[in-house]
Amino acid sequence: AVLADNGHQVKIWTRRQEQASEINHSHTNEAYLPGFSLPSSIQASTDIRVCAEGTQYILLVVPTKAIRDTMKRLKPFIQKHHILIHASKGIEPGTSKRISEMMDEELNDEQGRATVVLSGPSHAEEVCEKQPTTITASSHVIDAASEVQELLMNQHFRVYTNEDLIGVEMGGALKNVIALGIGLTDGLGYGDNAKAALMTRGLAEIARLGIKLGANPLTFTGLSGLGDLIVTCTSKHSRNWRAGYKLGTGKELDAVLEEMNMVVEGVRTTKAVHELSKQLDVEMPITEALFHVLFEGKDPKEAANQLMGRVKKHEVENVSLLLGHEFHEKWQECSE
Ligand SMILES: NC(=O)C1=CN([C@@H]2O[C@H](COP(=O)(O)OP(=O)(O)OC[C@H]3O[C@@H](n4cnc5c(N)ncnc54)[C@H](OP(=O)(O)O)[C@@H]3O)[C@@H](O)[C@H]2O)C=CC1
Ligand SMILES: O=C(CO)COP(=O)(O)O
Repeated sequence: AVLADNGHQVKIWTRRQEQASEINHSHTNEAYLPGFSLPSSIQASTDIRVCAEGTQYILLVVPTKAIRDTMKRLKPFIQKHHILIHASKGIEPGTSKRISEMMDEELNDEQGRATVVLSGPSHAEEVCEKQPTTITASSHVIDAASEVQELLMNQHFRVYTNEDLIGVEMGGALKNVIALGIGLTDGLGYGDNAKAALMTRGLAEIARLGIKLGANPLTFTGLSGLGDLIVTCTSKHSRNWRAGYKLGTGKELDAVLEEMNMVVEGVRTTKAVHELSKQLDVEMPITEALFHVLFEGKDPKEAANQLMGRVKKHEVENVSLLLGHEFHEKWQECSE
């Protein structure tokens, strides 16, 4: 919708004919954005070739679990000049790959000029209402990120660039885990203090893992880090928060996912991040607690009690890590 509002010709691929017809004739997408109108210039098709051919940019917005399959369908039509963009938020269980890594793996050397990630606090409902929204466009190829920034920017939609692809993708994926946890504690009846604690300590563990993978610590204070964490943990639009809330009121995971009818990325991401944190030996107590609740049937109240009862810690150690390795080493010398 943002691209079409900016005057670009937008072709959207869907795997279902009824959805393509609805977008082309009613200019709506009732199953996913009930009550909203889409720009009438958007053309939908179930033929991925028709959508990809003649384009400059290809934007993937499918759930993480559909990224590889969608890339395989697209592959025959991706050319050297294409900039590939994605706005999905997740990590692949089993491989611990970020979305851009999965996309790159599905391409050969002759395909695609650059990969750009869009991430930040941007619930689709509010973007469609033209509420002020700010996001980050990130790529190792900063000119490509700037090009995408130029495509999307308008009076309601402001885009910043950032070359830290790892930090941007990790922040976007991991905030869903924390939002799921906060929904759960809200469902259990915990208060605002608990919510603030989980958001703050959640950001600390997101940053700890991201830094270990090579992210710029400052990215986690930006739109794709703190910004998206705030919106996902506090907005009525968040599916991750809503799913967590339902779990907190005693529903089973399978029943909750069935009811949601939309993707809840935080569930798969919890599994993927739990695996990754073990491989890299990064302490992520909130993710670990949520993993036990989601996949091992642990009682959430017991998990919360265990989180609160862990050994004593110094808060600032993580901040020093956030400020970089050199600072952290100096901090450790001083504290000794
Ligand atoms: N919604 C939001 O506000 C935001 C979402 N995101 C991210 O965008 C990604 C997608 O989320 P969202 O659109 O909300 O998810 P939804 O669950 O609302 O919609 C998923 C869409 O992807 C399609 N889809 C699912 N699986 C496949 C597949 N295997 N092949 C082709 N199409 C498929 C669905 O089509 P069908 O009906 O045929 O199943 C549907 O159109 C997620 O990673 C999410 O975190 C990022 C920012 C904001
Ligand atoms: O990423 C999002 C907003 O920026 C969407 O979050 P949910 O998937 O929890 O709705």
